[in-house]
Amino acid sequence: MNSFCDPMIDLNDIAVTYGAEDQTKSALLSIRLSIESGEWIAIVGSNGCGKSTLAKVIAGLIRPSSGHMICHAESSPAVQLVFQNPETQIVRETVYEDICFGLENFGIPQERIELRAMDALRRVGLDGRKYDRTATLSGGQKQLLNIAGCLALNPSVYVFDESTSMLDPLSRQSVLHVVRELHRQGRTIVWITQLLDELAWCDRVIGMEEGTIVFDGSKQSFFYGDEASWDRSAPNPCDRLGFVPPFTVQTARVLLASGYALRPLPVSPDELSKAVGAL
Ligand SMILES: Nc1ncnc2c1ncn2[C@@H]1O[C@H](COP(=O)(O)OP(=O)(O)OP(=O)(O)O)[C@@H](O)[C@H]1O
Repeated sequence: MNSFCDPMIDLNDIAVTYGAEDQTKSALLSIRLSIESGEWIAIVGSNGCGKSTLAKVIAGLIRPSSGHMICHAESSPAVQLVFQNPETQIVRETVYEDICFGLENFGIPQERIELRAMDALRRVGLDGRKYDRTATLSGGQKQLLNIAGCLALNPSVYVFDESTSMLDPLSRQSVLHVVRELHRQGRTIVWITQLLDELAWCDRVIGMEEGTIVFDGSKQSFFYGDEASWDRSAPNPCDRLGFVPPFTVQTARVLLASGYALRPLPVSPDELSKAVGAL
């Protein structure tokens, strides 16, 4: 795991309860989590375990029922959220109007809007579509436009709530490429996903179950369990949470069980190839 040392977000005993009186539903129970500046954390867990609620708390869209969050970001806005459905955040007729919407809402002076809008569109590869109607964009392009809308506001923290789950593989790659670039530039990334091959790029995995954090550690310990006591029969957090690991991890587990001492424990195909090459 990379080491980070500047706190960006601290969640202290966060609980969220939906509804009122006898119709309540606890979505988060006493969540404690520190996210460091520049860190890419991935949040995984089955449907209904509270991931989206946590994303909305971090983005300031939901007030916790109890507990508090401290955000150390100096930027304003501090956090921007990209939703699962690319349609959700598109509000205007054309690409350029849509990206200007957020900038206008945040009171960016008119003379700076065009520069920031075009810079953001260029960074996601949509500058050539400036005058196009948003309805003519593909799902992947719409999600890139949503990300551009966030980029234009230059937040310190980006929260992606299953933002690639409705996209085809190529569009997913385009979005991931932009997010990896943001991470390289030092932005903090909170990446919610059910697609475990996307964990290859994160620094740390948070596993959730029934409104609580049940795992907080490296992707290697998420997939393989405690490295010191690697044992195929021992349950690992990935299997315990009911996920099927990516094919790369499945292959590596078979090799490890057959006595091949792959190190470091691979998560991506690249890492598997290097670990096999080093045997
Ligand atoms: N607005 C709401 N009113 C009442 N209950 C809600 C509301 N939003 C979410 N819930 C409930 O809170 C729990 C957590 O939901 P949440 O959407 O945060 O989970 P999730 O892990 O993101 O699920 P998914 O993977 O299906 O998106 C679920 O039981 C859900 O039904």
